[in-house]
Amino acid sequence: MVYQHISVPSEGAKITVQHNGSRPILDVPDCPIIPFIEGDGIGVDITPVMRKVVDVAVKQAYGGKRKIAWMEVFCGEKAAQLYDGEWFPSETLEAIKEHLVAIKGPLTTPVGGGFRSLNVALRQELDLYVCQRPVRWFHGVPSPVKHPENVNMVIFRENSEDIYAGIEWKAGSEEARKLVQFMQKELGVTKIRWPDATGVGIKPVSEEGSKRLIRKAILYAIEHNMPSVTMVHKGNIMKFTEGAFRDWGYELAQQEFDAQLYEGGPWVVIKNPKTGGDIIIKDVIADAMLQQVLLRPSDYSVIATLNLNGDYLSDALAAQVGGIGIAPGANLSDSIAIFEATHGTAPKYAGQDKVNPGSLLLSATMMLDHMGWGEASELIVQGMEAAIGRKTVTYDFARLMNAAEEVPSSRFGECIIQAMQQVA
Ligand SMILES: NC(=O)C1=CN([C@@H]2O[C@H](COP(=O)(O)OP(=O)(O)OC[C@H]3O[C@@H](n4cnc5c(N)ncnc54)[C@H](OP(=O)(O)O)[C@@H]3O)[C@@H](O)[C@H]2O)C=CC1
Ligand SMILES: O=C(O)CCC(=O)C(=O)O
Ligand SMILES: [Mg+2]
Repeated sequence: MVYQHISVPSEGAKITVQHNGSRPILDVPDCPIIPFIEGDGIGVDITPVMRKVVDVAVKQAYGGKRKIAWMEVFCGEKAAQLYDGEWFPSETLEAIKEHLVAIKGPLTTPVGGGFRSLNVALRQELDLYVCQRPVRWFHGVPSPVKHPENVNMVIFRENSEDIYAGIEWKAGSEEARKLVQFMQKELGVTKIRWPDATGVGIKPVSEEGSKRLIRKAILYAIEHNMPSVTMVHKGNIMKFTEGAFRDWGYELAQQEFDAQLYEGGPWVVIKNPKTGGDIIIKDVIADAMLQQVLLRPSDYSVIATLNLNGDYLSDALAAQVGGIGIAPGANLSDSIAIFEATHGTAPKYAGQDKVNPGSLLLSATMMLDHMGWGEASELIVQGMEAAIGRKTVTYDFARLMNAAEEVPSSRFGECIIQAMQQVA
């Protein structure tokens, strides 16, 4: 494909995919083209560090036989400059579709008015229905809790539905008024307190959307030998959306994984076909879950939840293991994957070479694992743990540690590289 502003690297080749059932099997050449979006705000600080560290790790792990051919694609502020005010160029979407594996920095979304989230748009346009966010403690990382080592959870956040579908109308608009009138006249709704001045949002949650997400969570628990999958929901209040999510989850476990009632139900238990061990499928109401993860984190491993709960839970859990400076993630469909940090553009730090590149870097390790380049991924994790162990850390960790040396984002990357080179 010929692009307007994207330069395709001459030395690289495309990753391709085949499907074994619903399981994607990637064919990764030695020099894959990986599209990346630099990101707004602190994107300019963290993305170059991520690329540099990944390049060194790949070179070191494979003795120069493998190499990533980075291809910059554009979204957000940089796109608007380049494409004459277009924030979300269609060729960016096409490039990611064609190359299957990409990584991105954060993108700004205005609050209240303005355009809708580009991050959410990417997920929806490419049907990246799983937002997978692992949360675990890395040795030496400062934490506000006593036992951060007890936190080892992987959040599966539904990424395509819920109130993130963006179906909402402003208070006082013609559409909101019409919808309120329809609800009152046709559906007998009497509970809208100020009908003429109410914004209205719709929360779509489907059986198919819920089941495909919960299926992925269960398969992950099987693959990684994890003891439980917890469905987190607010189904006592939102019965036909959040409550249905839970019910469809139990139904799926029975239909597809031969689940049996656990201690009389509603929890169920399935057998892990790989190990013969039990996996408990359970549910917890979202507000209670926020205290459970603080007080009894070791009771939870895989979490399956809807979009908004997953958004809240991922930042809250990240805090327990050191903050959103070290919180990676992936957005996945059955063939395409975009890796990105949990955090946003942190505008007050933009361009200061100050913030922690750790979240994006760990997202890159998830990307390398996804590509089957686990040796390079492991090197980065080792390098990062060593840099943290030496207390050469960015401001977010330095302010929680005694006698740490606060270093800029770029220097933190160099410390990781030095540490990786000593591993060899
Ligand atoms: N996927 C995406 O691209 C996302 C985009 N966003 C967007 O980002 C913008 C800003 O959102 P905001 O609510 O401020 O949330 P942010 O996640 O951008 O920042 C909130 C705070 O988190 C800490 N933080 C964030 N990133 C890092 C890092 N790399 N290293 C260390 N600390 C970090 C900082 O804390 P402190 O002040 O304590 O130093 C920062 O002030 C919004 O437009 C939002 O929509 C938000 C989330 C995800
Ligand atoms: O799209 C945004 O601006 C925010 C998204 C977000 O907070 C997230 O995905 O965790
Ligand atoms: Mg968020």
